Amino acid sequence: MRIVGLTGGIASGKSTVSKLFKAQGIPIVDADIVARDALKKGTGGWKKVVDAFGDGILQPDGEVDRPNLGRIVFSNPDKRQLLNRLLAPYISSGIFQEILKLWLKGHKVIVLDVPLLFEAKMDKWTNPVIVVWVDRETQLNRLVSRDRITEEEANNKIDAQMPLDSKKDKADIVIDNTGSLDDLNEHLQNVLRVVNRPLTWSEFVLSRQGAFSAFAFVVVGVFVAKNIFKCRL
Ligand SMILES: CC(C)(COP(=O)(O)OP(=O)(O)OC[C@H]1O[C@@H](n2cnc3c(N)ncnc32)[C@H](O)[C@@H]1O)[C@@H](O)C(=O)NCCC(=O)NCCS
Ligand SMILES: Nc1ncnc2c1ncn2[C@@H]1O[C@H](COP(=O)(O)OP(=O)(O)OP(=O)(O)O)[C@@H](O)[C@H]1O
Repeated sequence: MRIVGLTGGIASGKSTVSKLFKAQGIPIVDADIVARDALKKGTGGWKKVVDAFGDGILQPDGEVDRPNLGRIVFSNPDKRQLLNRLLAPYISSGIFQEILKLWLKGHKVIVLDVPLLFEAKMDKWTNPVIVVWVDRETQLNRLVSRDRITEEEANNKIDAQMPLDSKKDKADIVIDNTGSLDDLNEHLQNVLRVVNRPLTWSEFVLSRQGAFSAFAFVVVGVFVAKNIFKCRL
């Protein structure tokens, strides 16, 4: 299975690109959705975050008030690191489970949409790594209008991530999304040719997917042995 890494800056257009991949029948693992599930009321992540940040971050229904928590962590690097540290194990295991499910369904290509792919060092598991890039001004304008926030809040969010130009330097493929949606669609057709090509052995080994496959194989083997053949392990 080829695991394609998709990343970029906040509001650079990852979700928009993901939708185009999905329209081509390629499944997406979206880290933002996994992270949202990890913070739902009553989960382990929710408990840890409420213990650390206090119940002032909760809405009356007990769910986390996400815009409020966002304002706290995007204006304070220490609190952001704390939140990242608390949620990281739940997010990684959620992503792993999603990949495993798609692998078991026999998908040959999947896209892993992770805003913090480089920061979390998950790029090593993916090949190729696609970075959706826009210039800072376009990014700021799109973020302000999408999230209906002030320029100051938008700048805080942008600065909370590795600079987009550094991500661009680390990319195998850069999708420049400063143009129109039609331009983006056209660019994607070239990318699809690379993504749909089977992995070579060296790509397989270098992207650590060999290790992932071996691990997944063992996990599934143990599950089958325990639950179907009732072996004692
Ligand atoms: C702070 C939270 C509650 C704000 O929620 P909100 O619904 O307003 O935003 P949402 O989750 O949709 O994130 C929007 C974008 O913000 C950026 N972002 C989110 N978390 C972080 C972070 N910790 N550091 C840098 N950028 C981040 C990403 O580009 C993401 O796509 C939420 O983002 C969160 O729980 N973040 C920590 C978990 C995490 O690291 N998520 C990123 C997935 S790898
Ligand atoms: N080529 C484009 N032209 C005009 N608007 C665009 C284009 N690409 C994306 N957008 C818009 O820009 C905004 C940000 O795009 P999107 O939500 O896909 O970014 P993202 O990288 O997924 O953001 P996040 O990191 O917050 O998840 C959205 O409102 C989207 O509709």
